Amino acid sequence: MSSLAQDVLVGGSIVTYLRLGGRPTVGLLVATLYALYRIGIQDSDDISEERQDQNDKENVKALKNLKKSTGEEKGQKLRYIKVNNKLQLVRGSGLEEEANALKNTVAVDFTKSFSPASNTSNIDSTKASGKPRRRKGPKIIRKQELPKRSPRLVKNNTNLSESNIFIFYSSLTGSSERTAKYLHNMLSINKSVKNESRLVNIDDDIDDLDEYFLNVPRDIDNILYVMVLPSYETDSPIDFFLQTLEENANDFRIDSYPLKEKILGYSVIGIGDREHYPNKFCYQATETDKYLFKLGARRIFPLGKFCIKNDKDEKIREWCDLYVDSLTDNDAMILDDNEYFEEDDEDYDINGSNSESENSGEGSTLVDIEEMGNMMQKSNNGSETETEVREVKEMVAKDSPTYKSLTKQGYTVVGSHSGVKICRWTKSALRNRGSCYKFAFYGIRSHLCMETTPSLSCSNKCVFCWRHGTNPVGTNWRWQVDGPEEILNGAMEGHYKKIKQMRGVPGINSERFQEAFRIRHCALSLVGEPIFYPYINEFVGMLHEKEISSFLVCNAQHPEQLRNLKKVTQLYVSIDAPTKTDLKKVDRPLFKDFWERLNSCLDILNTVQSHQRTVFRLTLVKGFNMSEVDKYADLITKANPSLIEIKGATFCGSSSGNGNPLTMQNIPFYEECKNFVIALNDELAKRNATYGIAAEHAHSCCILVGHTKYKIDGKWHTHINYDKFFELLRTKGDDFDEMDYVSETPSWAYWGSEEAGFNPADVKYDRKEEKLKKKLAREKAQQEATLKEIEMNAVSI
Ligand SMILES: Cc1cc2nc3c(=O)[nH]c(=O)nc-3n(C[C@H](O)[C@H](O)[C@H](O)COP(=O)(O)O)c2cc1C
Ligand code: SF4
Repeated sequence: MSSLAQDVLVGGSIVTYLRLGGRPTVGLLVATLYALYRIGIQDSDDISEERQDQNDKENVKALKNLKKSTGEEKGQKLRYIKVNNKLQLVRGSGLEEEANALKNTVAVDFTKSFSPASNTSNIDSTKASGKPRRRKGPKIIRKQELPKRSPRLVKNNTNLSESNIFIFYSSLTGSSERTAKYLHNMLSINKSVKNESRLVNIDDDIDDLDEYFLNVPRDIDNILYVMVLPSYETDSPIDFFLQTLEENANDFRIDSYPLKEKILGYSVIGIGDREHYPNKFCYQATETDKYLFKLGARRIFPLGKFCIKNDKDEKIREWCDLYVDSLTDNDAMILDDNEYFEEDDEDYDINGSNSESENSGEGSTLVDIEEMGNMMQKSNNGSETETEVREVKEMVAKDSPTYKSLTKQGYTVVGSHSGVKICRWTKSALRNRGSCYKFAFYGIRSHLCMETTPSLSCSNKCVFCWRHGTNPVGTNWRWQVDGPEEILNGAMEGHYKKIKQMRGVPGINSERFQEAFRIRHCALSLVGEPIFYPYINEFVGMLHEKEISSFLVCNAQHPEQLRNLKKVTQLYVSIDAPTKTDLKKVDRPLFKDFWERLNSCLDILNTVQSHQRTVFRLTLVKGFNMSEVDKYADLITKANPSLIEIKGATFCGSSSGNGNPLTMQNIPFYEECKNFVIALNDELAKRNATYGIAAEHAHSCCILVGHTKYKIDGKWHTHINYDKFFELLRTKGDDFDEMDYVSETPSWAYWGSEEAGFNPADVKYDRKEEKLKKKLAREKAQQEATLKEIEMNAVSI
């Protein structure tokens, strides 16, 4: 704008303002500016370099304003670059952004938007058969919607077994084709699968990929996709396929999630070669999985990646079998949303709406009423009539608030007094993100571990208990008793159901997912007091019959039951405080003679149960039980346990409602736990008790002290040889010793090791960092969407 025009505009504005007021002035200004702008466009060919520079300055000003209005001052860089002698708004500063800007220029210019993108030139867009693919038609442009995905647990409304399955494959040397055909065959012979699946060769049978991966075949309902894809680091037809998915996923003109609700779900099988391409193993299948998710489709089964060299066909078959199996199972499942899973990892509710139908306990067998204590009075004629049986209450009745509270917290209540819940480490291990400290200390693989209890009731109300005071309490068994078989079957069913629900969660390792359907360990520790259950020995016996190891935790309040306990793989006793006064404060026991009971239990460990592999568990709570280390040492020498686990308490929230008095101030730092352990070790040494600090799992704030008999030839042997344990049970009954089934501790678990107990084979996952990354990505996406909308609006003006 010339200085004369500026003067006229300023003068005119002042006069208008004085005579007519603010609004007409603004109107005049806008109209004048617009007129000048139009003139500028018409004359643009004649604009001199000087005037162009002047325009650029104006644009830079506008850019600054835009930055402010979009709140991007501190975020990405916004700038203009020249494209065809016109300024374009771009983000970023590098060449890549510049290239993208050029692409974006095409994108907003609809007349050119259907020319092939420049970077596709090296991609072969002909089909493998040599026929050209149909060129892409105009894409449907809708108003950009910002992602509003609320993660939730969904119950399939449609029976997946009635779906229409498309098995897409691409294959150069035949292995993926064979796999696709195998799956096709498996689906055909399964009577529960109603419709014949369709085999589609992506390279030969599809003219326009958008017909399937942007739109979907019309007149076909309930579609499921299975992709069977090899990976080639060299050029291959899969490049074009991936290119299409990528473009569709990133093309802002396309509806945000074009496949959402158009198909029921998808799954991907990758075939590759891990040996020769370790860093690119099945990378194209992984990309496909990612893009289908970005396109809004729901992953209904974990990505399977199979090595053509090392994985036997058996693994592929297992995947296919489980897949087919999952089609006939309509359990609620978790929608694949990372945010949800990671934020609420600790205590999210995977039980959700279907908990009502789970483990209804119908058909519960009342196996014995003798154990039910004084509540059960036999009738005069000595027979057990139905009326009497009904008089005995259920510990957790289905219509009780306790039941609702427990199921809401993610427990499956089994029968009337047992529970199962998938622990966060099991979920973590299924995603390759590390196992719990028991993997480092004893070799328990978390994805093979079931956490359960046959008694939800407990005789303590410990301050650090994460059940939030929701479970029943009592000093004697006064409820109905469910049979051990029923409990075990119910618990396993509940556990597997929850594993299945994980199938849509991103990052699930398919191999581990498959393995998880064979429980190998049982942690009897969930809530309540397992040893309280009258048939605990029978229950443990059944676990062992199935070659499931048993880790039983008890609270040292039931000496009789402890005395009568038969062989378990590892027997824990929780020692929550070293003195009577502190124990009362920490455990809030119901028994009046709680201290005597604890001491009896210690004696039993050192006598009757000395053949067991015994563990003291200390949970450290600052301000409650971290002083008087010497007193702990006294208790340890009394019981002579094999191992001592010392763990910092975890904060599980406090609320006045549940009477939990802990705050974050009570949670010790790892350094404080370490100092405690060093002091304890010194105290033990003073008493000539032969212990040493064996292992640590810094991530869980947990340290293991071991009896030096576990240090064989200078090496710790705190791991368990599980096969040997079961073999001994078979051959010797209960007649063997704790040292008969030890195994060497890996060096990465050693106290003071660099890995500090983190298995190097797992992927370290920094939840906070990941969350931050995701937040930034989300903000970036939102900013981009806003900017695109601004740009589009500007073009349409
Ligand atoms: C040239 C070439 C490149 C390959 N690149 C990869 C690769 O990057 N990642 C991978 O996991 N496998 C790679 N493979 C292995 C193939 O994916 C594997 O052989 C697969 O079974 C081929 O599937 P198909 O028989 O269905 O074509 C490559 C194989 C060849 C011959
Ligand atoms: S041992 Fe406990 S924490 Fe570890 S996986 Fe099993 S249930 Fe989870």
